[in-house]
Amino acid sequence: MGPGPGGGGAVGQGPARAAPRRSQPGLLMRVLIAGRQGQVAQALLRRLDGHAVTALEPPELDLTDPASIAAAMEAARPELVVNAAAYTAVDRAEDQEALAFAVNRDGAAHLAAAAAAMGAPFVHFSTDYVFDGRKGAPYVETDAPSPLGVYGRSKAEGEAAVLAAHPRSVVLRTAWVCSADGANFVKTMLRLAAEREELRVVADQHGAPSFAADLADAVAVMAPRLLAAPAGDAAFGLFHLTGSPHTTWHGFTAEILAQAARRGMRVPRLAAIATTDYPTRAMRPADARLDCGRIADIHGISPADWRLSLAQCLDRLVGPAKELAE
Ligand SMILES: NC(=O)C1=CN([C@@H]2O[C@H](COP(=O)(O)OP(=O)(O)OC[C@H]3O[C@@H](n4cnc5c(N)ncnc54)[C@H](OP(=O)(O)O)[C@@H]3O)[C@@H](O)[C@H]2O)C=CC1
Ligand SMILES: Cc1cn([C@H]2C[C@H](O)[C@@H](COP(=O)(O)OP(=O)(O)O[C@H]3O[C@@H](C)C(=O)[C@@H](O)[C@H]3O)O2)c(=O)[nH]c1=O
Ligand SMILES: [Mg+2]
Repeated sequence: MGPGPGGGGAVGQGPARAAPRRSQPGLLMRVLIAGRQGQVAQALLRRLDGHAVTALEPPELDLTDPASIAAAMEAARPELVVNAAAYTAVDRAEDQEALAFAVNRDGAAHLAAAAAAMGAPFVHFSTDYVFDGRKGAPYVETDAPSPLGVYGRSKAEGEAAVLAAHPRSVVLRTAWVCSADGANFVKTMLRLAAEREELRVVADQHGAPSFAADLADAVAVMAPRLLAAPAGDAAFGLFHLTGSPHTTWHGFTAEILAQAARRGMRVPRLAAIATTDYPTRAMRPADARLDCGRIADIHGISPADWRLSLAQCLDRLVGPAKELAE
């Protein structure tokens, strides 16, 4: 776990102390979240309940509209800014390159610069899709991005732009984000499971699911230190964080179906297929497993077991498991 109230106490007279009307770390923070209905935004709203949180979406805060960013920052005067907004439609991005870059690169950079101007640390999210998946081992933060598609390229350039715009930024690179809110793979599989006799899912793309609630926990744990730490502190920079253990989309689906069945859902057969049997507009990395050692070393945050987080997600989406309910 990260340091408690007053953590990072060695900071002393660092620039963070100069910010106006700072609330006491660990007690109450003024937080501005870009994005409101998305998975991570919703999880953050839940996790930061009790703090002074403003979560905004277009038109109040549109990442493609710098004037809306300036107005939202001025109204909220946040001590911490979190960017939970993004263009996340992987296939559609291939045909909407300008919009994907306007949101994921330029919008993220504008928000980071606005946070820097206000003296507020900045948390941003990125993706395993910045990698081509050809390394053959889990990626570490020092591995160079080499995205296969427009979404991954826009996110890779967004990471770099954010870190260049604001030295007190954290970029959390995660993967396969799911939750009971918003659109995601779990919800797609539950919908298809109710409609079909058989699901066919790729078994040759490796990675790890990450539940939005676990990402929100990580932000909440890091926040007190980020508020206190000066530029150059190891608390800032690029960090990998996914769930554990590694699996494939097929393995993930098998667990979704097994847990859904335990909740009384009738589930279809599941077939393992190859990527070549499931053509998509954008290419996905075959093996974008992320090594999460750095965030454990520096922030004391370990990958959550996604199977437990999935169970909590399905409690909300399907209902309680029968063994427990009866
Ligand atoms: N989803 C995933 O599998 C993964 C996500 N990530 C990253 O995590 C972060 C959060 O993702 P997640 O919560 O899943 O994303 P969602 O797609 O659930 O939510 C993104 C939100 O951003 C909003 N948005 C889109 N364009 C703009 C804009 N111009 N200005 C303001 N808001 C906008 C969307 O609104 P609307 O729906 O109206 O467009 C939506 O509410 C993103 O940075 C994403 O790249 C990383 C790895 C995996
Ligand atoms: C629906 C479906 C998908 N698939 C495959 C397609 C793809 O290779 C894989 C994942 O499916 P999706 O297209 O839903 O997931 P995708 O949109 O690629 O998810 C990605 O979203 C972006 C935002 C990220 O940042 C990534 O980390 C990742 O989570 O599963 C099947 O094999 N069978 C199916 O029935
Ligand atoms: Mg998708």
